Amino acid sequence: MEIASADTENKNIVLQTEGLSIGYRHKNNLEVVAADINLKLYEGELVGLVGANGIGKSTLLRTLSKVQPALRGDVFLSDKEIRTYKTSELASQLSIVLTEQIASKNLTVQELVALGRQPYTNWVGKLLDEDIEKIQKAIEVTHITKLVNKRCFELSDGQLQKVLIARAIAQDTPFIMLDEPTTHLDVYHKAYILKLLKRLAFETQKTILFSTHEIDFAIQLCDKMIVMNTDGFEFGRPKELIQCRAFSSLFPEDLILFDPKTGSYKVRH
Ligand SMILES: Nc1ncnc2c1ncn2[C@@H]1O[C@H](COP(=O)(O)OP(=O)(O)OP(=O)(O)O)[C@@H](O)[C@H]1O
Repeated sequence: MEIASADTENKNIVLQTEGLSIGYRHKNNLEVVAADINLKLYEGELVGLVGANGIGKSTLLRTLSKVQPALRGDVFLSDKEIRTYKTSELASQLSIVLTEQIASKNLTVQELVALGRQPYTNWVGKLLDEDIEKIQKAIEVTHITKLVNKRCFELSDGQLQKVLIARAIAQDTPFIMLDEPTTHLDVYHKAYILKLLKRLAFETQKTILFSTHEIDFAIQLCDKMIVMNTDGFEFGRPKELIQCRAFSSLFPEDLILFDPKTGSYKVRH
């Protein structure tokens, strides 16, 4: 269900899904993880994707980024159906941040961020002035200037997360997607990364979609949220989602209860 929001006039839609079903094809049957997903994400929005373990967050992100095919329905990225994108063209529209998969931790921070320009460089991979400028800008906005000469294996999880976000910014796509960008971080750095994403969405007008288990932080910082649960999904502003009790039905209430006043979960005593 999508909850209508008023202040998206004059904004372009960056990602849209229509009647999307996601899941897996086995030999003779389909395993539908979620169906009837209808989303419209606008430029400049920070959107959090939440739901219990195994509900389908990664499956949704993989489908939206063409890593796996949809079972039904369409995904439009900048008005074009995602199936029709060539890989190189897709890389100029969409960047993906996955913490667990880093090709080489031997690269320096500077080199890793520069990889974000790969979709635009010529066949010898030569960086032009524009590329160097974008790399520099990405390093500055993520506050990693002091780290540029370090090798990635020397970084803490929080530092590495910032570097991966910098690479995505250097890629300079209208849409950035991150799968659990705050895993392994302490509470301060979780808030830091999410505030960074919020600032980037606002300052660069990029659309940023991320999955997270930090529901209370996401409620505080996101423009919109997608809440996946066993009955389907809800999509809207955090306040609207609290009002329609979307977070209350996310987990069985025998152990934890959602407190709509504080926007957080409390353990039942
Ligand atoms: N490669 C796969 N083949 C078949 N089923 C899969 C595959 N990957 C995931 N699934 C199933 O799809 C469902 C959704 O998994 P998914 O990883 O998308 O959940 P998630 O919300 O990201 O979970 P978590 O919060 O634990 O990371 C689960 O039932 C999972 O077992």
